[in-house]
Amino acid sequence: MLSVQNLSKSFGGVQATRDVSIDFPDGSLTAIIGPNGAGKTTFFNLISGAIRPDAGKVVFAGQDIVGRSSLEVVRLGMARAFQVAALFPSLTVKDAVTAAVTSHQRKSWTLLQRFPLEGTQHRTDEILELLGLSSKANTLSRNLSHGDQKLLDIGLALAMDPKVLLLDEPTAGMGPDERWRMIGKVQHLWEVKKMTVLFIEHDMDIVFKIAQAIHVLKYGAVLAQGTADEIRRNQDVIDAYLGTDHHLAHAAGQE
Ligand SMILES: Nc1ncnc2c1ncn2[C@@H]1O[C@H](COP(=O)(O)OP(=O)(O)OP(=O)(O)O)[C@@H](O)[C@H]1O
Repeated sequence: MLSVQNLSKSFGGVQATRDVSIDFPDGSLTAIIGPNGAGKTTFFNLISGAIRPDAGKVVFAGQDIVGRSSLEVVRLGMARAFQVAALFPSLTVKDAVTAAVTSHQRKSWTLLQRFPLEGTQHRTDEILELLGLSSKANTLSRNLSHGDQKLLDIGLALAMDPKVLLLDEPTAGMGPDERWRMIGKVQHLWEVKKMTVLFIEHDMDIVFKIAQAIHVLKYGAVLAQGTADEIRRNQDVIDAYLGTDHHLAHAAGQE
């Protein structure tokens, strides 16, 4: 279980995270939502070791990981999908994932490119299959669609063999069809890999449709937490979203 306890972080006068405590049970699929500037990305930065909290604990794999480097956190089993596929434009999808698998296994990428190990290939193929990228294995990263680049970003995180996966707005910048395709893939890999997935998402239709638990942040603090049904009827949440463009009222009428 990943457990965040009394986490706080300020940047100068801005308190981005205020005394946040949340438990993420093993194998859960959880959405972190909240208006712009609510502190969602800061929350991910804190739990993944990218920045250090002013106070509080992040208990993962039975230990408080505050103060551990991002790399150590990854080694413990928490990975985050970054927008990195674009950094390897001339690698094919398969080579990019192979490189990530290899680096996680601390083997030499250059050597393996010539003499790939069976285990590495198998793992790479499994990741591509899981994300529906097998048919694009030999496509150069730079020629992928925006959605497929984001899938490759997730693939590079999966190469770290995580128990917990953090996705910061996996559907950002996508049209409606592509969004549902992406979120279908996220749900599929969560079901197949049985890992703990935390995702930040602005699209309430998506959140209400797939998240088992939803935590709403506002001004850095937890405003509400619960199931889709509980959150869509929560007056504090409705108030927090009034006047924003997130169409909570519209999404609340769905399903
Ligand atoms: N490195 C930083 N230095 C100063 N202020 C920061 C820093 N990072 C975040 N903040 C501030 O902390 C607050 C929370 O920001 P954060 O990016 O975590 O919110 P968010 O919920 O992810 O927003 P969005 O939905 O717009 O992505 C904001 O007021 C932001 O300006």
